[in-house]
Amino acid sequence: MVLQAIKYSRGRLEILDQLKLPHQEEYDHVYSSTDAWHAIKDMRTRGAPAIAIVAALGLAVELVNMKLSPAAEDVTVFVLEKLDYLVTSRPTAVNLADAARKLKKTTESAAAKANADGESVREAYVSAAEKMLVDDVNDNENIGRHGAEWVIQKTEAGKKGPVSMLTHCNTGSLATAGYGTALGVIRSLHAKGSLKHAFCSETRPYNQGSRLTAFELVHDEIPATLITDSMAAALLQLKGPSENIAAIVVGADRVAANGDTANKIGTYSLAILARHHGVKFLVAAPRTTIDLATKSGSEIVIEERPGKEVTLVKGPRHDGVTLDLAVIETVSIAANGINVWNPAFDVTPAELIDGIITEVGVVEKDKDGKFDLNHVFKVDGLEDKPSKIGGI
Ligand SMILES: CSC[C@@H](O)[C@@H](O)C(=O)COP(=O)(O)O
Repeated sequence: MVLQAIKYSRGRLEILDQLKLPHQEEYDHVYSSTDAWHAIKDMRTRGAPAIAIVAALGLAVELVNMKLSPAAEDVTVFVLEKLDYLVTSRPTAVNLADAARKLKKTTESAAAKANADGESVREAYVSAAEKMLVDDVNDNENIGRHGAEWVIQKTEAGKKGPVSMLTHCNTGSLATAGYGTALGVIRSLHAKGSLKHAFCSETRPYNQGSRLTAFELVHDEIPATLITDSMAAALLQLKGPSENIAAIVVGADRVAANGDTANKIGTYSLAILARHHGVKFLVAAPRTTIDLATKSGSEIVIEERPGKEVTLVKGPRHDGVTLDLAVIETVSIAANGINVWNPAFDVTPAELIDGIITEVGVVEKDKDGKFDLNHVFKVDGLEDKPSKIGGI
């Protein structure tokens, strides 16, 4: 059975509450842009592509179910205001701002047509939002395919035989419309029979690795092992050769024009470890995550989240033997009164990244050691021959 974080049909949107995973699979209805804003802010839905899609569809559902003004201008003003509001939910992932910008353009173009009315503007918006859901799954499958081929063909481990991979945070079906980005690469390697083992890091403080990625790996019956974040160096040192670890593959919340990449806190440390141990470090992201307007990582706004996400842990009671799903407890794991710094993301310098896997190919550095990400926006229709893109 395919894991579905987002269930949508016109006028109806449900999201899997990711705060309750892995132990409870409960869907929440999203009736409006306000519901979508809260689901994103509270991280019941999370992951850069999923955030953008839930925001876009939350507003679509609201538009479909509301009493609509017959005037195109009223509907346009409403849509533009709601999109501005949705973008304020979380700042680092660019996919949300990118989706809002594209949806605004669609809405304004529909309103500018002769004979436009409220209904035609609404239809243009809703169709464009629905297309984002479909496109994301296709893009992820292509990312998986390109990434798996690159790992098999371009890494020493890949040339030897089935590879092991380490991933961080959750970039799978739960973080996207389906299949996933970095986890999609692992899925694709597994589907080809080229995956020896997947390792996933816990991803403190919110445990997207141990709760969500581990859940997806178990669900898909992919051979996998969980480590805490602090074990990554030892993993590469002690098991790198015997497990044939080819690469660390991560997702992205925003890739700047020079390739600097904002992703879940802890990503930067993994990139440093990969370089030290001669393991490739790959970023897997759709083009909607590439932000050419942001020149380098220093311009990226890093979201800071409440300290209680570090000091408190929530989950069902476990007495050491049995899990009791009826009792959800919050446990304090830090000294009362301690100050906490909780940046949700960090920025990995492009220098430490070996390849950026997109739906149109894997971007490698040119002979000057720089990524030229402009090319990925010029290859539509040339999916299988990304000539200016390194890789496959
Ligand atoms: C395909 S998801 C890519 C990124 O969004 C992911 O790696 C990540 O950092 C998610 O952070 P989160 O805070 O859980 O939204």
